[in-house]
Amino acid sequence: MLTQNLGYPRIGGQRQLKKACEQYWAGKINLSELNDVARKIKEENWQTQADAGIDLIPCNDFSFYDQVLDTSLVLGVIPQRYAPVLSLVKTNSEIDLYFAMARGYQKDGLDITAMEMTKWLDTNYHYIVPEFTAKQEFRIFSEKIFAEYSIAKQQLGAKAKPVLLGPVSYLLLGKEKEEGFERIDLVKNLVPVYIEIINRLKQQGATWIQLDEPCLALDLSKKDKEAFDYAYRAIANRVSGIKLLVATYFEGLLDNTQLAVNLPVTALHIDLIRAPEQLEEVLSLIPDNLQLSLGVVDGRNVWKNDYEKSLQHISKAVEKLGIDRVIIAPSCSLLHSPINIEVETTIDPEIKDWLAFAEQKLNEVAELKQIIAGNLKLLNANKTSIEGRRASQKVHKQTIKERVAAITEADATRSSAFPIRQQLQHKRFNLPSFPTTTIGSFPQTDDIRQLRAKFKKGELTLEQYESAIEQATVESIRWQEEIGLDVLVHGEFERNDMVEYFGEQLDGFLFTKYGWVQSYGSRCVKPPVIYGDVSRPQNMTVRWSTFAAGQTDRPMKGMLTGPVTILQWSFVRDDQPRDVTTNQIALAIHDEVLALEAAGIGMVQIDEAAIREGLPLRKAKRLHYLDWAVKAFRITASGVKDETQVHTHMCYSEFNDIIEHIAAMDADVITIETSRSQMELLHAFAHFEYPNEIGPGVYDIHSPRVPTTEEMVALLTKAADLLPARHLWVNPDCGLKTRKWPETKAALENMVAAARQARKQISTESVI
Ligand SMILES: CN1c2c(nc(N)[nH]c2=O)NC[C@@H]1CNc1ccc(C(=O)N[C@@H](CCC(=O)N[C@@H](CCC(=O)N[C@@H](CCC(=O)O)C(=O)O)C(=O)O)C(=O)O)cc1
Ligand SMILES: N[C@@H](CCS)C(=O)O
Ligand SMILES: [Zn+2]
Repeated sequence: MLTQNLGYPRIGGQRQLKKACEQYWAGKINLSELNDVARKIKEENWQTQADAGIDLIPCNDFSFYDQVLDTSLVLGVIPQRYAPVLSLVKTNSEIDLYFAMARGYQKDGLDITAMEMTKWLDTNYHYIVPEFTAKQEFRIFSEKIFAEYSIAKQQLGAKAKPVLLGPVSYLLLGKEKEEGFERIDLVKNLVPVYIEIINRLKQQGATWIQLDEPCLALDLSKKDKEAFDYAYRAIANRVSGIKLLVATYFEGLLDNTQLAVNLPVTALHIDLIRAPEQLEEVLSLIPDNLQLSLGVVDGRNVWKNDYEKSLQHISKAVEKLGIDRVIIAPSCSLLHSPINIEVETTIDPEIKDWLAFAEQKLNEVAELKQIIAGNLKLLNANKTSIEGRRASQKVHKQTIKERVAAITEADATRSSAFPIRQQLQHKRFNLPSFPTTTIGSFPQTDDIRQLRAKFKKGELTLEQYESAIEQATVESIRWQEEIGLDVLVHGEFERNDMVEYFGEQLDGFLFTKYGWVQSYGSRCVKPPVIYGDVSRPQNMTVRWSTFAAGQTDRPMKGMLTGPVTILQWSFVRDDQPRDVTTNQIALAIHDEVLALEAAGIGMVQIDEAAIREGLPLRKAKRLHYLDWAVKAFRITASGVKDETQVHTHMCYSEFNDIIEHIAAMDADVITIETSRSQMELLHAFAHFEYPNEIGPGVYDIHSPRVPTTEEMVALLTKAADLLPARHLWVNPDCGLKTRKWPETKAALENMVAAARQARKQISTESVI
């Protein structure tokens, strides 16, 4: 029996990669210094995995920005617009081209946009979307995978296993950039390059190669299935003497089982955390020669593995296949896991004993193998922890369970229908048409972050910290008034993150000091851990919202994160259904909304940025999710007066297939990301005749580029062609925390000017 790992966190225990990349981008270190940091991280990661006793250790799972972008570079899928970058940046050409594709290139007289970024399946990790043209050519461009294997081999010998995104998922996760072709048809041109890569790795000495095919666990068209079959048969015909492992994760194979088990490869990896039920069918259909890798240790969550449960799966597989055809592994790459629980010294020891981060997960894989070999002591120690968590008083709070069980439909319904509320709200706030606002956060500058770091280290008192945050808040309010925004925000300067901030204040959550996980590029998040029943011991945002509201006569939005987003961006309990945990959070946020209202706040925004991301990967499971997710939002917003205006905000919003559910949330105002799609997303709202007010983002906040007033007027005109103009708000796509002040100020000044022009040019009388 072998053990393997599919991928390891690459940011480094102290986020060295983030810091080095940002220094390289700022011109503070050179390429050789950047490469030194990268090499150290890789070598340490390999050593950790070897020390844990893992038999097949991934390499090429390291990436300076994103593994999908790495794949585009290996395959030479470089959009034409980057050609000038290559000719300009002679010295560090490949890495600078790579970063230009990820982040855009605005220097040397060039203004080249970045490639699109989107969520990696249902995770909070973002990948760079490959762009394909009808005549797309593929050729080996980057040598990274070969270089990385070569170093890994020196350190690990035969254990080094190169990892690459497989050809079919690579195509399916990309986008056609022109009309008249389907990207899946490119498979015939693409496969020869994969064959070349595999054969080169074999010549270098590789014995195993892992090809990630997460799309094999999704709903597939007939053509997609044929592409899988074609690709792997073509590869098998031209490649021999090397073992190929196809890795699936995040869902079960379901209707693709027959296809998957019959691919001509050496081994198939399946995720038994997300889809334990698939083992039965896979074992019943598996052909005689296929090895099976069992993903039994959860790569997406932080709980200690329940060995008894895992051993049931392993024993079943061993019984059918024999011990030599079974591999034990985490369910997916450990990229989504924090690195090491041992460095957390302030977590309650009872709860710490229930947790396993990446390093501990490797040990779990190795220990499962030892238990199979007869070391039953390890099993008993594990049983004690698992039992301890199951019965702990820290997890279960009867009053919270009862409150959730008593939720009725009335608890999820506003008192009056939207038209009545709208009238009362218009009277109360008396805003102009095309009211302007922002989404909540203003730049989290180094100064603000250092302030918080000093406060956390005890170098500043609470008074000193709060007084500095107050000053930043007041300055931003004065400035919002000066430029003429209609509805103000407090700026979120007091928040480290829109989820962690609430996790720190809610009971049933714990937060870590170093539990960073990559979100995109150099940006990381520190998801809190929900370990028990959730409640709100005291007000969370009232202090800052009332302070801010007291500084101005204009409406000030209260700013909360919604229950689904808090759930999605936390590590969640695996001992109860997600909807139960979400309802507990919803009740806590509901209480906060009422507290804000009682404190005189007339508008409350409840961000549900992650509601689309939470959508199950398989269509058959979506309706159930949407039902409880929408209801949870409605619980937070219900119980307030008709005159209180509830906003929600969503980014990453492909709404076409879920628009009726978005409407069912019944927020008085929704702000969404639309600018990059040139208002394309609004068609779903128009088609559905979305009844409530809406603020389609008029500028992209992911880039420092300052949009012109004219551009934004043009977008508003487009929006008014699709939706009643009297329902439209004017705002950016999302919060401005990642931006710097100069571009933020310039962009918002232009945005206010655009709204003023729209008021003159666009009639609000028309009924669409
Ligand atoms: C909207 N997005 C979010 C997602 N998930 C979340 N949980 N939160 C989100 O906002 N998913 C989708 C998107 C992803 N987008 C982003 C955008 C920006 C970031 C980001 O900026 N991350 C920061 C870390 C933010 C944070 O927690 N800051 C803390 C700690 C700051 C810190 O690093 N301190 C230093 C010391 C200070 C110093 O010297 O500068 C330290 O500890 O060493 C804070 O502000 O207190 C990042 O830097 O990556 C993430 C996702
Ligand atoms: N209120 C948050 C939403 C981000 S999705 C912000 O402005 O950053
Ligand atoms: Zn957003």
